[in-house]
Order: sequence, then C-alpha cells, then structure tokens
Amino acid sequence: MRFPNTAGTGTLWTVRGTMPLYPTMFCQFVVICCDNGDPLANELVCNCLGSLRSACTYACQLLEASFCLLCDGTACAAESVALVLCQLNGRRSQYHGGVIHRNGLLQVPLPNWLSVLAMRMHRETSAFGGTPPNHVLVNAYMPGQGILAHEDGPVYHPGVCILSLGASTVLNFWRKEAPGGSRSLDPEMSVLLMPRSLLVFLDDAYADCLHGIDEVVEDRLDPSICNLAVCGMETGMRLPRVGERVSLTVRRVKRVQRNLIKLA
Ligand SMILES: O=C(O)CCC(=O)C(=O)O
Ligand SMILES: [Fe+2]
Repeated sequence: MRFPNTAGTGTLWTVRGTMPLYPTMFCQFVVICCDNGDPLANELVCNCLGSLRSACTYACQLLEASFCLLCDGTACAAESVALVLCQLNGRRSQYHGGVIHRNGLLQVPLPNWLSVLAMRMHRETSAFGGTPPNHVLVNAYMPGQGILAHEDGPVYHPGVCILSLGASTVLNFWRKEAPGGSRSLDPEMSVLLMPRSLLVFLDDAYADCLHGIDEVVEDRLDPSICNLAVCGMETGMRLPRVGERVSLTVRRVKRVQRNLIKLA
C-alpha cells in the first residue's frame, strides 16, 4: 500500500503489509479535558453515542475509502500535496496543510478527503475553538515504534483530535509538573487507542501535560489506562500491537501567514 506522493521529491511512502479495514468495529469517542484545574482523574471518558458515534463511523469509513483510493496510486497525486518531514526512530510522519514557519502557517489547502474529515471533526467536537482545523499530521508506526514524551506547544490551538487506524496503542499523559516539583516517570493517565477510535484532548490535558507512546511491541494494560472497560479489556492483559498503526492528528495552527511576500 502507498500513501500520497510527496511534493516534488517523487518519493513514495511505502507501507509494508496492507491497511486493515474495520468495517464492523465499534467506534469509540474518548474526550479528555480537565478544565478548572480538576485533576486528570476527572477526565471525561465516554462511549460515542448518537450523532457523535455516526460521525466517527462516517469519518473512519471515509478515511478507509480514501486509503483504498490511495492504495491504487491513482487518486492521490493530483489531490494531495504532502510533506514528509521526518523519519524519526523509524516512525514516518507526513504533514498536510502547509509548513509551519515562525510567522505562522504557510498554508496549503488540505486535500479534499482530509478536509471533509477535519470539518466533520470541527462540527462534531469542540476541539478547535470554533475555527476549523487547518493542519493534519499522519504518523505511521510499526510495532515497537512510538513517540517520545512531548507537548504539541503554543503554535496550535489547545485542542487535538487523533483518529487511530490499524494496530491499537496506548497514549500516556504525564503532568509537566507533578506534585512536589519533579516529573514522575509513571504516567498520570493513559488511554487505550483502539482502531477507529477518536481521541479528543483539550485544555489542561493539552497545556499541562506531556504525551507520548512507548516503544514496545505489546501494551501491558495497567490500571492507569482510563478506558479499559469501554474497550472490553481488563487490567493485567497484554495487547500485542499487530501490524502498523496509522494516526491522523488534526489540529489548528493559530497563526496563518496570508501574505507570503512579507516573508522574503
Ligand atoms: O500518533 C499519535 O497518536 C500521537 C501523535 C502525536 O502526539 C503528535 O504527532 O504530536
Ligand atoms: Fe503530540
């Protein structure tokens, strides 16, 4: 399977194996936010019901349909201008929506299939503060790959939607400042990201925490994972990361540079 051709380079992003389709899997919607200084333990975790559920399912179907189109290598090139920025520890990342410059986003319109998805997330969640998202990061992880603890930072509006496809994973959150001053090595809270789940994290979870994914080939499900029950899992289980995981991180870069001439 191949991802969209990258701008200019002619390099194709080749993915080993095939993108699994999950036509019948449930779609989970997890919201993590902790306004008013509430501890992370008070995060809101809910199953996706009613219209939200259908929105997520729709998004996944759309996305999977898009990936299928991309697989045959024909539909993508004209529509999608993507930029491969890094191949860190094997994880591959692809940016859509433009390059982030110190003066703001040098905006390139999102490809249509991503724009529909991003607008749907905008309409159905409160993640982007009333203004549509303009940037999507696609990350592809093989088993054993992850992402170091980091914060997404002030360049984005403090709200993120992450749609997960392929293998499951666990995303950890650490408070930047644990009580007593130093940062604990143990996550304060973790979320199991099942395929076709949509994670929305906002506010304090964005601003006061680091997040990251361990570089392991299987996840040990421990009690710090806040949504085990809704995933039908139990503490103590081990969940192998079977195959590749592809995530779409949808965000809004706060500042958009409209006058490109000024940059010269
Ligand atoms: O792949 C994920 O779920 C997390 C990605 C992430 O945190 C990022 O790209 O900033
Ligand atoms: Fe991140």
